Amino acid sequence: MTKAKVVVISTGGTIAMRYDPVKQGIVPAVTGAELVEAVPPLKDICPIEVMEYSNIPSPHMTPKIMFTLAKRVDDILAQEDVAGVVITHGTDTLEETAYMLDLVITSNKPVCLTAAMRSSAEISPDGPKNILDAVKTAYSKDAAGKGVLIVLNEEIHTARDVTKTHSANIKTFASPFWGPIGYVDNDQVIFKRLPLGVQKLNINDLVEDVHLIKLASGVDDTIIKLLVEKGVKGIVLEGLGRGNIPPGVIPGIKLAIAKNIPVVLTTRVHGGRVLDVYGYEGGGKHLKELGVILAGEISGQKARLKLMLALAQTNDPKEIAEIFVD
Ligand SMILES: NC(=O)C[C@H](N)C(=O)O
Repeated sequence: MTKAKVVVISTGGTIAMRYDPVKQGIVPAVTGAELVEAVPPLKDICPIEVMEYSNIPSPHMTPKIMFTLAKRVDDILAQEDVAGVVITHGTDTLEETAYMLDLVITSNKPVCLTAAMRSSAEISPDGPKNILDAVKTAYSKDAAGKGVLIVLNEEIHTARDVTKTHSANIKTFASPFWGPIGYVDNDQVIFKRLPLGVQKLNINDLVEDVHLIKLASGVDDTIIKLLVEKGVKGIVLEGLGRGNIPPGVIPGIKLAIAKNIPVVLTTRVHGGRVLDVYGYEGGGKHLKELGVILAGEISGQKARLKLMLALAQTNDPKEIAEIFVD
């Protein structure tokens, strides 16, 4: 019997960039096939098929592209001879694509995202080793059913918990509070923990006009009012601590809710849930009473993607709130 293959889908990012002496900066330059060719030990793992999906820096990635990619990956995984998929991506929005894929892909087969912090022309590029580890993980039977995984710097993280924590260091991806669920050693892929409650939303579209506002001490409702005037479809607030906000934002929230624009609350803190604990003006309890939807433990950028998917299904705040229970 022929061995099942891993499909490597390249989307861009530093992993596929080189220094351009004319632009005097690092720019997209390397194809998916070149990325794989640069890692000869891949041939000892399994057959590889390369698919170049895009070659964009990840700040150019959009929710629509992520969603379309998720559907494509699901189709690929439905093929019997495919063991798993590896996606090479830029690190800047990697956690967002990973989370979108996590929510949308229905297959249980492994999907691993990987990237690099150093481009291929730098000393000690991290891309080739990361690709090797990601393919090993995607080919590992133990990786199935754990949701979308992020494989970098020999660590394996879940899409739900991972975030980029450093702008330059190769040990940039971390899952604050929870840590990695496994790692890639020389000879094997080792899982130490099981992620519970990987959420799958059976939703076939997304509503993109959803905005994220980061809050800070003393801010008012200027931005939220502008968004309401513009008629956006949803607003995510990145609040403070347990899910509290400065009181000056409240009139804007009331206005949004009065116009049936769902307002979802997250926290700028990197661990823990938002909860209706504080009863003071702008505290989580007050916000919930106003009709604000609490997003649980996910970050603002991930809640924004989830609200885009939720809005494709319903505009009812109660139903949206249920989708945010994870
Ligand atoms: N390390 C990286 O990949 C960063 C790059 N700016 C990107 O996200 O495309």
